[in-house]
Formats: sequence, C-alpha cells, structure tokens
Amino acid sequence: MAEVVLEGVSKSFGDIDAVSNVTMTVPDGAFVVLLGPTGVGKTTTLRLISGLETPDAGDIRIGGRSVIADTPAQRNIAMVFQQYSLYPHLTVRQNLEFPLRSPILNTPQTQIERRVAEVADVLQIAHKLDNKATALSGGEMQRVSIGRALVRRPQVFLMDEPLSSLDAKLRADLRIELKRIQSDLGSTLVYVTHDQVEAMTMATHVGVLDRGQLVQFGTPREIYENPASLYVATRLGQPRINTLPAGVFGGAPDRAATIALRPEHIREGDGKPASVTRVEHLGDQTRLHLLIENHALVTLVDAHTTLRPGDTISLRPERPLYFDDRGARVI
Ligand SMILES: Nc1ncnc2c1ncn2[C@@H]1O[C@H](COP(=O)(O)OP(=O)(O)OP(=O)(O)O)[C@@H](O)[C@H]1O
Repeated sequence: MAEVVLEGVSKSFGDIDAVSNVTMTVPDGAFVVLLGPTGVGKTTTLRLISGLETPDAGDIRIGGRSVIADTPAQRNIAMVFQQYSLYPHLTVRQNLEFPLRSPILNTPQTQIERRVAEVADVLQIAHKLDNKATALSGGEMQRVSIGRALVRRPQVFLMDEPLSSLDAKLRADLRIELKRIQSDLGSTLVYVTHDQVEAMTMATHVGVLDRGQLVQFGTPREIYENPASLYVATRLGQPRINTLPAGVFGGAPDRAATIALRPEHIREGDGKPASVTRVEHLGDQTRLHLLIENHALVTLVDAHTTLRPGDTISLRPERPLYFDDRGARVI
C-alpha cells in the first residue's frame, strides 16, 4: 500500500479547467472521499491518479515516486467504476481470475485459486463462483467488480461512485462491507461520490471540490464541524445546514452576512419566536419545519413530540457558524 501525493495538479479540456492546482496528500491506508456536485472535477482527479489522463501541470507521486511518466498498468492501481464492467460470457470465477492471469503478473495457479477464494469469501459471493456473470443481480455484479479490483492487491484503489447504481438497501450493506474490507486490508483508497452519507460513514478524510479546486481537506468531523466556507458547510449534513441572515438572533460578528446552524444546534427555550409549519415523522427521527421572521429552518425533535403546525416555540442558536457575503467563514 502507498501514500498518494498530488502537487499543484491541473488539467483543462479546452477552456474548461476541470482540475485546478490541486495539492493533496492521501496518507497510506487512508480512505479518502472526494465530494462535490456534478462537474467539479472528481472523476478527472481519479483519472489523473490512474494515468488515464495526463496533467497539464503538477506532479503525482505514489509511494514516494513520481508516476507522471508511468502508464496506468505500471502504476499498479485498481479502478472500480459506477457501471460494472464484467465479461458477460465468463463465470464469476473467471472474471475474478482475469486480472491475475495478466502476462505481466504471471501469478501461479495455486495463488490465483487462493486469492479468488479469499475475495469471494470477503464479498460473500463464494456460492456464485460458477455462475455466469449475466446470471447475477446488479448488487452481485458490483461485488464481483469490486472483487476484481481486490484480487490484484494493488498499491491504491480508485473507485468512482461504485455504489450509485444500486438500490438503497444494497448500497447501505456494501458501504459497511467496503469500509470493513478497506480497514482489514489497510488499503489506500480514493473514492468519488456526491453522496454525503457515504462520505461521512466511510471516509477517514474528505476532500471537498468546487469548480476544479480542492477547497477543504480533513476528517469528516472537521469538515462537518469546522467548514471553511458556506459551500463546504452545505456539502455535509442531512437535513442540510440552515442558513439565515446573520442578524436574526442578534449578536452577529462584524462582516457576517449569514448565520448557519446545523439542525441539531438549535435549542428550544428562551430566544426568538418561531412558528411550526410542518412536523415530519421519519420513524427514527422527527424533523420540525419552522419559520422564523419568514425564514424557513429545520430542526430535529423528540420522535414523540406533541408539537403541531401553528404552534409557536422559542429558539436559540448553539454553536452557530458565521460567513461573510462571499461565503467565507467569519467565525
Ligand atoms: N474528456 C473530456 N473532454 C472535455 N471535457 C471534459 C472531459 N472530461 C471532463 N470534462 C469536463 O471537466 C469538468 C469536470 O468533469 P468531471 O467528470 O471530472 O466532474 P465530476 O465532478 O466527476 O462530475 P460527475 O459527478 O458528473 O462525474 C466538467 O465540466 C466536464 O464536462
């Protein structure tokens, strides 16, 4: 396994700056999630690391060595894409063996068998090894795709939204499995998603991208609790962080234009009156939708709350975040 370093990496396509001057260290054994909405440069960053794209500027080092001149094969990286890319006419076993049968690797047969058995076990597809790839469900096919990356034991795994085509239940299961596999193997993994639950639950580090730039890099907790900008603050958290004019509760610092409050950082008690507009019972939590001086906000309340639309309560902020008129953090 290996550390991956990007230093001042840029890549443009015509006049689109897909990746701009990105500097990032992915520590050995880290699970880094690149997060951001569509078109911010997540996939391009992965393709640059893998060697499928060549940077216009900057350096990429894997395990302390510049790989800019290396082909994708020489970089010893495995990629998993959103769309599983299995050979349909082969069995699951043959699909898993395929990467190990590459003439470059020249893996002995006994080792191939052992690796395939291990991976099939980890991914719980051992009972399907002799099925044709086409006879699998979507979730099983994606497991096999992940398995094909695992058998090679590469220096680095790159995954581009590998779970996004799966249904919610499978996605949740595979999220846990992937995290377990990664920490068991101690693999370095760079993972692209725009699903913030995946980022929060799997990542050791999150890199937030905005229009080709890496705007913050840190642990999920740091990103969640200490966002550098309003843009970063709105990337994580479900329900989304509430944003209101800075002065709504009084006491805003100079230059603050916006106060941002996580739903769990709003306290009921003495404070500003707010009227309840909707009570949303979701089973595991209840969300309270409120209006405060005509500004909407959402907070979490006891699942068995007796509050109803039309009720008025008093609110005060706890741990507010303030941002200036350009979205930069004030305090
Ligand atoms: N081969 C290419 N040719 C031209 N433009 C490209 C190419 N690849 C990417 N781009 C552009 O570069 C920008 C970044 O694209 P990229 O696919 O890296 O974003 P992304 O964050 O991965 O988005 P998504 O979540 O939709 O995959 C976009 O504006 C995209 O249109």
